[in-house]
Amino acid sequence: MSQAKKWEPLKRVGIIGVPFEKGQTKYGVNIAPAAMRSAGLIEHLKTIEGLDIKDYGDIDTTAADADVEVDNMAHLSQVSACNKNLSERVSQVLKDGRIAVTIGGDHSIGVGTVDGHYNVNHDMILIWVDAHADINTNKTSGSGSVHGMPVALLVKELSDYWPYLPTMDWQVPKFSIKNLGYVGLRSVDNYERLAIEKYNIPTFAMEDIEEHGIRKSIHHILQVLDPEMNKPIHVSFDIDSLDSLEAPSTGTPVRGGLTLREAINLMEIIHSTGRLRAIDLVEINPALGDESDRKRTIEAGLCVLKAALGFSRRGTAPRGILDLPVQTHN
Ligand SMILES: NC(=[NH2+])NCCC[C@H](N)C(=O)O
Ligand SMILES: [Mn+2]
Ligand SMILES: [Mn+2]
Repeated sequence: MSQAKKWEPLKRVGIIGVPFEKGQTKYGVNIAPAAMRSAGLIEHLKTIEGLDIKDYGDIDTTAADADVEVDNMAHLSQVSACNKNLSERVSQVLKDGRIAVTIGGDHSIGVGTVDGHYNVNHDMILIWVDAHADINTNKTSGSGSVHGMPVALLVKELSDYWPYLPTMDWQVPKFSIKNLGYVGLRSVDNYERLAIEKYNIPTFAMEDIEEHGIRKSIHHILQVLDPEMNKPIHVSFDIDSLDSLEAPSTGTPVRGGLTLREAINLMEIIHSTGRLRAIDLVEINPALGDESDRKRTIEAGLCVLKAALGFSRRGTAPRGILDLPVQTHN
């Protein structure tokens, strides 16, 4: 029998906006926090019974330093400055006893959220929900965009594969790749696959989800990463994990992804563990596509967040009422 203590979902959350786009090349991902707020982010979360929401506002994403030159790595000093501020803010939210809910921005901001979470909870596990593995280094990346590199920056096992990175001294990779799992992959670069196989990262790519279903897939990852079921969970959710029909307004869309129902179910399962401590929602780009694309993508993001924070599709009626025996006629 497991000694796991019974966890109750935290009812307190802290919202952080990160209007940052320098980890990739397309305009617009920086306006997502404002777009989510004006689409009623806070009001939507307030429909979750008993949820105490505090908005910590937006991170200052402007860098003081001039950009530094690192081969095949664009805008490093801006990425670094934004993530340093973000890391501190995430730590503060967690120390305030709240779940850190970070709205990006592109996925390079995963460096700050995970760093800030790790500094408070050294035993955290990380679920990276994405079409992409985001585990390139500047030597393996085909794009030079840092949003394809955050996982490689974070994990200590890959630190030897990086050159010295000016302005990044604040971020010492301490998180172990053994505490990472992937869901939703379907666009993995050659060296990324090599890393996944070398470190045997529990990975449920789309074909694995076809085989096992989303429920068994996430349960399996949670079981492998934390058999005692005692560790704080960080979910870094890239909206492009969803099929591009569900979430078209994103910079690197890939067809054949998760349905919104699968993503909601994934989040409901993670919520039910009571151990969710941080969630990132990244790569929504309201400037891409038409009005209906934009609306659909933002709505999908809201649904995912609500599921993670305890919204029930069943409604709020006490379970007992739903369990009443069905009337029979004879
Ligand atoms: N966070 C993302 N959407 N990342 C896309 C990464 C795409 C590609 N693998 C690259 O390294 O550039
Ligand atoms: Mn992605
Ligand atoms: Mn990503």
